[in-house]
Amino acid sequence: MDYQLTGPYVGAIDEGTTSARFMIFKAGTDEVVCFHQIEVPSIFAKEGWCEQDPDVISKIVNDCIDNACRKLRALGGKIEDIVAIGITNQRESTVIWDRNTGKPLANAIIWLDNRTGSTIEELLKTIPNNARNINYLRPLCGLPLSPYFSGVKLRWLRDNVPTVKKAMDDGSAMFGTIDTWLMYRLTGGVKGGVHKTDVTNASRTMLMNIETLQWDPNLLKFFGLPRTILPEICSSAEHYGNIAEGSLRGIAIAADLGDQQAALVGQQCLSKGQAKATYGTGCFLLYNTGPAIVHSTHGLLTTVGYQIGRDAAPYYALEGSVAIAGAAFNWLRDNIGLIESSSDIEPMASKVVDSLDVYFVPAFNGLYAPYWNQDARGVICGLSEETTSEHIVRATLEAVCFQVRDILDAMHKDCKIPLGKLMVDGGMTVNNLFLQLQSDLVGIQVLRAKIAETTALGAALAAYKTVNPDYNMESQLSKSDKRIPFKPKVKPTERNLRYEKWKMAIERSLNWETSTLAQGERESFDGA
Ligand SMILES: Nc1ncnc2c1ncn2[C@@H]1O[C@H](COP(=O)(O)OP(=O)(O)O)[C@@H](O)[C@H]1O
Ligand SMILES: O=P(O)(O)OC[C@H](O)CO
Repeated sequence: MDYQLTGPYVGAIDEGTTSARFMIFKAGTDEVVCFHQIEVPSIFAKEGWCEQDPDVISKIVNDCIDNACRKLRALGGKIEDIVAIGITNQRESTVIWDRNTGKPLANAIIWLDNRTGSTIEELLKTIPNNARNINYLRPLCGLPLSPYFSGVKLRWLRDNVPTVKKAMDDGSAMFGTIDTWLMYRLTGGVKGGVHKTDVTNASRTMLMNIETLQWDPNLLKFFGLPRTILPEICSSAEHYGNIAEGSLRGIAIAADLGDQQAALVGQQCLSKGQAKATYGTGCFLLYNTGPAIVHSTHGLLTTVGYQIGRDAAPYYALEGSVAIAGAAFNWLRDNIGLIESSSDIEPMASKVVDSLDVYFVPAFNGLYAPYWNQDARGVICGLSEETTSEHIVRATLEAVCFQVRDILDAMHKDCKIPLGKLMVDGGMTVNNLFLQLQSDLVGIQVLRAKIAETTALGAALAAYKTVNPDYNMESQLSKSDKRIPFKPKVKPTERNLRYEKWKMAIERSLNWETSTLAQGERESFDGA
């Protein structure tokens, strides 16, 4: 009998840093019916800057939707059988636009962007008793003061872009993370588009109180930002509005989660004590702490994991964030020319049995968890005459593995219980050698998700739960869940020796920006 394609379906927009995609799932399952994916260009105007054009992001998302819908029709499916869509997105990236025109006032400042060092310096000076403590706001928002988060980016825009300052002052500016921007555009933009976000995205701005889940006047005062720019904070699964035009016209937007939190849901880490790592542009390890807020004393972030429905309890997570994971390979491809495409990575790294003692710390824009050192910069240590490009590619894979070990060690210290296994997903996890190295270098089992697109899946499951409240997100998937395990093969002594060397490489990368020659010394060195 021929396979008969029948609905209902649920769609998910996954707007990542490197690429955007629209995926159509069989409702309530992890069965992908079809999808379309397009790379998103980043703009690197100055050293440390990373921007994207919000109009280009919107257009790419619309193109992904149109193409995926065309594929659904070609398969014999009907668009009207899509019961809802969810949105999941790169977090923290900051968009500011004009409420009168609906047009962006500046390019989106992407989460990786490191331009706000001097903004942080100025903000640190305002902390009482000259304490200069990056953890000053942690009790309120769960986050350290870092260029990573939206509040700091917004303050930079206010200080440096006169049109933004004017619009903030006269009440015409609207702020959003990428979910909010997309939702505004999809629901009509200047013609009635909604201005909303969810608790997971809001928890990355440094402006939301982690306990009340509302914008906090003290945080707004600290950053010198007006309340009028902010969207309404909603739960992660509810009806936010309907799509105004295009292929999905009339369909409800029924879920909104930051991409790492969506992956937590998609990986079915829905109970306290479960954890997952997603390896895309960056790498993000989230540990579900249940309804309890756990404040880290070892450099992790306290963040909202998800809130599935207005009346549901929020679940929290401890997060270890690594800024540069897969992005290091984009750099090897685009800047250094060591690889031509990501399909070269595994074959090249497999040509050598080890990295020949080469260690690469890809701290291009500082180091995130657990170091929070914005002045760190990248280093490659241990080069010798025998080093080949294959060793460097392998060392790049190991760099991601060691950064995850840094985070697992911090999590162990915060939560006391060591993780027995790690659920993994994301673009890098197609690489088998990488997952074996990850297991070897952390000494625990690594389990690859059945489908790589767990981020989109999480958003789709949450959207289906909104339109079908009786749906049990947990039980439906477990039956078909076959994870492929990678088990550690190296001895603990070797693992620990190599980790010590990694720590030596980290030492060399920390504070690089501030430890260079002072201005006067530089001038005399240059002969000025
Ligand atoms: N085989 C591979 N080995 C290692 N890294 C890979 C491989 N394939 C893709 N990547 C990396 O994965 C990243 C893309 O993953 P993805 O999950 O799509 O990212 P994002 O969600 O951030 O857009 C890229 O940075 C790319 O370099
Ligand atoms: O684009 P990704 O998948 O690396 O995710 C980016 C994160 O959301 C940034 O916090």
